[in-house]
Amino acid sequence: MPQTPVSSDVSQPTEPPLSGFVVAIDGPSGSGKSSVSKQVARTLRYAYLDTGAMYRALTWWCLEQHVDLDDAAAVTAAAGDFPLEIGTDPDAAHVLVGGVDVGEAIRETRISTTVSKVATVIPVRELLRRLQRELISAAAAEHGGVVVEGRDITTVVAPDASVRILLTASEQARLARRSRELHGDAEATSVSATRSQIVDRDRLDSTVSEFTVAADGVTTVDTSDLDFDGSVAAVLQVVAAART
Ligand SMILES: Nc1ncnc2c1ncn2[C@@H]1O[C@H](COP(=O)(O)OP(=O)(O)O)[C@@H](O)[C@H]1O
Ligand SMILES: Nc1ccn([C@H]2C[C@H](O)[C@@H](COP(=O)(O)OP(=O)(O)O)O2)c(=O)n1
Repeated sequence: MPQTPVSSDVSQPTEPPLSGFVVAIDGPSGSGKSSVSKQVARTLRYAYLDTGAMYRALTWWCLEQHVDLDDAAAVTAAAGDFPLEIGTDPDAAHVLVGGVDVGEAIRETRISTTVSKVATVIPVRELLRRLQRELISAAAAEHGGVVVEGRDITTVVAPDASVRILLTASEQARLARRSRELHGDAEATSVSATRSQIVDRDRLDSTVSEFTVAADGVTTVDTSDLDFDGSVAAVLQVVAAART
């Protein structure tokens, strides 16, 4: 896995352009980014990259290494020595850290409630941005295209993507979806318990990324009143329009 040193030198020569067809999708928690992006990738036979999983895996690695998540320098050092291996097959996504399969562990509440501490460390974001661009280019070259989702893909990681989409949904819809996902039938009574995993985390994350308002050239797809299939169709429509 490529490791890149952290640098604050913004006057470096420009990096290579992305290769292949890249669909960049950003949005807040519960908007449907992961599930919709994965299905869009399957439909188009493209690769799929979940950048949120990378931040989650780094958080797992920090906890594993007993790194104090409030110590930005220590978190940055851990990011510079991050043995990540992430797959880009939408049907067989795998996330390994130091050879350990962390696919399930990174979805645990202890990660969901602490990942923003890692994701708001600016040098960490620069490290992961570079790694993500390498992964995007490699996956797009191999599969002809890639769908990549996160919070800063349309604006920072891949502003040169072929298609850029902001996937949104009302706070109420996002809370209900995540609550249903986490608590099944107890959905109606668990919305308040889910709120901190959604609203509070988005508030913290939005201090380093803009994912509530579409940047210039980014198409907004509001899924508040769409079901899952309708959301996938809406995204595919934007992609099709960009290819004609
Ligand atoms: N348009 C939709 N309508 C209803 N449920 C949806 C829709 N899009 C996604 N979901 C469901 O909502 C939950 C959260 O979606 P997810 O893709 O994890 O969102 P995100 O990656 O943006 O946090 C999942 O259980 C997913 O199946
Ligand atoms: N490109 C990205 C992707 C995710 N993040 C952060 C924001 C989130 O708190 C975590 C986890 O992202 P993830 O997409 O898995 O979050 P959700 O549970 O789908 O809301 O990582 C980020 O800062 N930049």
